[in-house]
Amino acid sequence: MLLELVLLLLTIISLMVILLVPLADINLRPKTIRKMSKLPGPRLLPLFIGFAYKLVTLAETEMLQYLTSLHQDFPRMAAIWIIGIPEVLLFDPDDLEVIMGNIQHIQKGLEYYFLIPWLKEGLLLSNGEKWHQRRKLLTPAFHFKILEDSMQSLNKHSRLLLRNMLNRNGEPFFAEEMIIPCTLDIICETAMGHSLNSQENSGNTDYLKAVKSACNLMFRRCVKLIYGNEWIYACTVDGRNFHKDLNYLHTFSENIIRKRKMNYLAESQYSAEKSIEEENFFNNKKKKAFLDILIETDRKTGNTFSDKDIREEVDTFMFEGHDTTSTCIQFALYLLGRNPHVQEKAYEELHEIFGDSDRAATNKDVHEMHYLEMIIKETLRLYPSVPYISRLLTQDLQLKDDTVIPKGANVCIIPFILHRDSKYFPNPEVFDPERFTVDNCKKRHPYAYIPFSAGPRNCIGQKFAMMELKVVLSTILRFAKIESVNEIDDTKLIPSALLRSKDPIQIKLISRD
Ligand code: HEM
Repeated sequence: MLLELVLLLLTIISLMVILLVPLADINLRPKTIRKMSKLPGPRLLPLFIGFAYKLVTLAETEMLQYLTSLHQDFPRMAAIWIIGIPEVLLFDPDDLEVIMGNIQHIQKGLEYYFLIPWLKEGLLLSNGEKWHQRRKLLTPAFHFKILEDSMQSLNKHSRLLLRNMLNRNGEPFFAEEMIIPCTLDIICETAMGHSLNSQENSGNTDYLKAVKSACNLMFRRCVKLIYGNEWIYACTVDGRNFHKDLNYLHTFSENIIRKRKMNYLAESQYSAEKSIEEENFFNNKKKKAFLDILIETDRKTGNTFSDKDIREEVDTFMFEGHDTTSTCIQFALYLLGRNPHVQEKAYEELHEIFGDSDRAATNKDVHEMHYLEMIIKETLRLYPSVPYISRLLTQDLQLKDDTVIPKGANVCIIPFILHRDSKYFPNPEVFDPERFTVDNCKKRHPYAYIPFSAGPRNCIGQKFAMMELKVVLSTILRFAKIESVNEIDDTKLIPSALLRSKDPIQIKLISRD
């Protein structure tokens, strides 16, 4: 009976292998197997199956606990096989420094596969020379002078969010329902120069719906192994809906790009006499969206970007730039609601900056929000919006000692686990913004805290994200008290492309008037 069960299991798993894993990703070369066998790791089913049975049998909420237990058993690294793919989980900041700090190891891992249909080869997913070129061209778009231009938009949308939250008159609400429209409005205005107005309900709610639906379908796809196969996925209701959403989203971006390009050309013709060639981005009074900067860069560099290239980048910023910040705002509000003494200290800092005035936040104010910044950093420590990062090795990785991780291995870095390592963060489960005083940060390993990743492939939008988080959170804290309604159980967190809580966060807002 037992033998039959084992055979049945093996047959099911073999079928899965055939259906799920593109042959190109399987790496069973003797050299790889030999090098992998020297690395520490759990004893799992034979290597062709390896960790796959865990992926199938564990509930999505059990994944982080299982990975945490691997870290406890193998504090430095755990080498595993997933249906023929070598995978190495790295936990030690010294090792992370070697891989993340090295420009040779920037190839994205296999987990990013599901994002390709949406983001194509935008900055997040591109590799090699294409990534180098794009990163260089896009970096000026995140210059602080350009970011300062976004303050007006950040203030406007934060105020609308506050108004909507206060309109609930102290009744509980799901934080996500209010915050996603806000962060989406912000990124749409700053990335595309287009006002969605989804917070006011007068705008394009179809776009909001399509983004939400595409994100949810993608997250579901990450945790349903069988959906990994393109053919199978295309035949499912999820696959068809995903395709429909992407069509809508791509067409939406294309239309905006076309209009912005026409406007840009018309304007540049008009100001040609004013020697536009000498015009400097930063001296120009007109506010520029990231999209305008791409169009301008394209013109100045002799058509480096096709419309398709521009769309990839705009879609990438739209995706990376709204759900990451929304996740962080939700968890920050939750933690503030549960820690009234921290909330009060943040309020006092803001009162010192603004006094009793209800004026909008300026760039200077944002720089003075030191304690709020510590709260945001501590939130991203406990609940990093991006819970794991991975790299596919295109060459052997030699660590500081003699350890070698073989070419072809998928290396997985898990900020969620790293940030809860008691060696670097004593009492890791406790929310304590003081961990992020300047002195405390100096004492810590630079790769022990990496919510925005680290090294050359870090988050290009992190300064913008911090600005946005500060403006949104300070606007709420200045005018309202936050109460958390439910308790988030850390054992119910889901590590999909972004960190999710199975039980959505519910809060209440009480006006300070
Ligand atoms: C709390 C907010 C945010 C967090 C925690 C965050 C985190 C990250 C992380 C961990 C990565 C590296 C991913 C990887 O290597 O797989 C990344 C990359 C990236 N992020 Fe962010 N991000 C945030 C906000 C933003 C915003 C607001 C934007 C755009 C406006 C943005 C744009 C990007 C882009 C384009 C990349 C790819 C960079 C590259 O590969 O060169 N992010 N982000």
